[in-house]
Formats: sequence, C-alpha cells, structure tokens
Amino acid sequence: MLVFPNAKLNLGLYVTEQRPDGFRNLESAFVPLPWTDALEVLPATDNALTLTGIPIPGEVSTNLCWRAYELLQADFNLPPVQMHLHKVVPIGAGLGGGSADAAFALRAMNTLFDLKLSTAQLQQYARRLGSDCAFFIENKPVFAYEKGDIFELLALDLTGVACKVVYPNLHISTGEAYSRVVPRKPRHDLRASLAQPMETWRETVSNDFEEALTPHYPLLAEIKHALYAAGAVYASLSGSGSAVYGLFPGLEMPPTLGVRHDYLVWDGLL
Ligand SMILES: C[C@](O)(CO)[C@H](O)COP(=O)(O)OP(=O)(O)OC[C@H]1O[C@@H](n2ccc(N)nc2=O)[C@H](O)[C@@H]1O
Ligand SMILES: Nc1ncnc2c1ncn2[C@@H]1O[C@H](COP(=O)(O)OP(=O)(O)OP(=O)(O)O)[C@@H](O)[C@H]1O
Repeated sequence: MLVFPNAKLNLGLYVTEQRPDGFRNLESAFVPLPWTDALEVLPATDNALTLTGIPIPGEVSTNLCWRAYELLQADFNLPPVQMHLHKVVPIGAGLGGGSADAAFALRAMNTLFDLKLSTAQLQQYARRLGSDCAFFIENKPVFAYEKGDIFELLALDLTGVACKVVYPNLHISTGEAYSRVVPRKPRHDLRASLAQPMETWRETVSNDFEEALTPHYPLLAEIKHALYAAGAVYASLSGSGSAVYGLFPGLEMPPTLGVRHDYLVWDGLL
C-alpha cells in the first residue's frame, strides 16, 4: 500500500501554560499542506524499513514509521512488514513531517490488516507517538488545544489558496524551541480572528515561537519580510520553525522570491 504523508501549517500558535507532565498547553489552528513524503507498507516475511531522500537523524529502529508498527504489533500481533519511506518534507521545520509519517503508517496498517480501528482509536495510538501526530489521522483544518492533540473541526477552507513555504536549511529542534518560550495568555481569540478576512490576520494572528526565536535566528524575520514584500496577504513561522510560509489568495501560483538559492522552497495550492 502506497500513501503520501502530507505536512501541516500552523495558523497562529499560542503557548499558554506549563503542564505538570513537562509539556505545554497551546492553542493553534492546523491545516494540511500538500507537501508530501511517500510511504510504502507491504506485508512481508521479514521486517524491514528502508529510507531514501532527505537523511533522517537517528537509528532506523527509532524512526516514527517503525514505532507506529511496533505500537500496533504489540496489541494485534501483526505479521512482519516491509516499509519504504522516501523523505521529502524537511525535518525540524515545524511542518510535522515525522508525525505525518507515523500517522499515515498507522492508517495504512489499519487498512492493510483490517484492524477496524476507529478514528478515535487511531488518534489515541497517534498521541503516544507525538503531539502533532493525531492531527494527521483526520487531516482536516482544526483548532487544536491542550498538548496540541485535542481538536475541534474548523470551518476554515483554504483549499486552492496559493502558498509558498521557505525552509532556510535550519533544523530547529522542537524541544529547544519550547524552552525559549514563556507561556502566557493568548493575545487574541484565535477562532474569532481566523473567522475574519485574511487581510486582518497580520494584526491578529501570531505565533509565540516566532517572537521567541527571531532574536536568535534573524533570517526568520528576513524571510517573512520577503514574503510580505512579494505580496503575501498573511505570512508566519509554522509551528516551532524553521519553515516560514506566505499565503497569496487570488493568485494561481505564488510569485518568485529573492531568497538564497540553498533554501528549500515549496510552491503550490493548499
Ligand atoms: C510545535 C508543534 O509542531 C505545534 O504543532 C508541536 O507542538 C510539536 O509537536 P511534536 O513535534 O509532535 O512534539 P513532541 O514530539 O510531542 O514533543 C517534543 C518536545 O516538545 C515539547 N513539547 C511538545 C508539545 C507540547 N504541547 N509541549 C511541549 O512542551 C516537549 O519538550 C517535548 O519533549
Ligand atoms: N519519519 C521521520 N521523519 C522525520 N523525523 C523523524 C522520523 N522518524 C523519527 N524522526 C526523528 O524526529 C526528529 C524530527 O522531529 P522534529 O519535531 O524536529 O521535526 P518534524 O517531525 O519534521 O516536524 P516538527 O518540527 O513540526 O515537529 C528527527 O530529528 C528524527 O530523529
């Protein structure tokens, strides 16, 4: 079975509270971004995970696709699988790429082995693999809260909006990013702000990681500025970075951007 795990963008992100379990509560909106990896999962006689594309740090046995298999294997005594992951979405980008691989692996095995797990059950497994992971089970625009893994569906349709994502070849680890943010009350009601026209978001929809990380990584502000200068109606850091995106509603494709040629750029329609 061949699946294409897509990335996500965060529209607004408020880190609101330190939790007793060491994590933070947050409020954010997640939307799917059609920048994808490719993952093949096949029943096999021996277990294997092979990798191509962008190198993934760490042992293959710690890969989130593998950990997804092990979670289900422990409960359902699955046969061996052969998996191949072709990695395209940059890592440490705030795009949830690793989480998507894990969620799509869970979904693929649910189908392949006819496990009959419900959406809620798959989300429960996904939560054990990472805070972002559960989003990719339904993969629809949501308002997310608590650890970023409890959702309310959002009536926000950005389908067809031209988007540009710039990854400045800078790996920001999620843990490091959180350690730089001091939790505080949300500055705006995110759901109310997102219900207003996109032209207003620049003033009302912000990402707490952007303010905390920009003094350490000024290039994040430079990219955002370049996106606005090119005509973006809204631009922001995604998640804990380092990818910065711009939205260009009404265009068939985002304009070209004068950024460094070693930056990785994704252009397309949401
Ligand atoms: C920044 C976001 O991408 C926004 O969507 C997510 O909150 C990150 O989710 P993720 O990459 O799946 O993160 P996890 O693998 O669950 O956690 C990595 C590390 O980030 C911190 N972390 C993560 C999520 C959260 N709600 N609070 C945290 O403090 C913790 O230090 C944790 O050890
Ligand atoms: N399939 C995978 N793809 C990417 N990273 C993986 C994968 N499996 C395990 N990892 C580990 O997860 C780490 C990446 O997590 P990180 O949270 O920084 O990035 P991400 O999942 O790409 O996106 P985000 O920054 O939104 O969480 C890597 O350093 C790698 O060791």
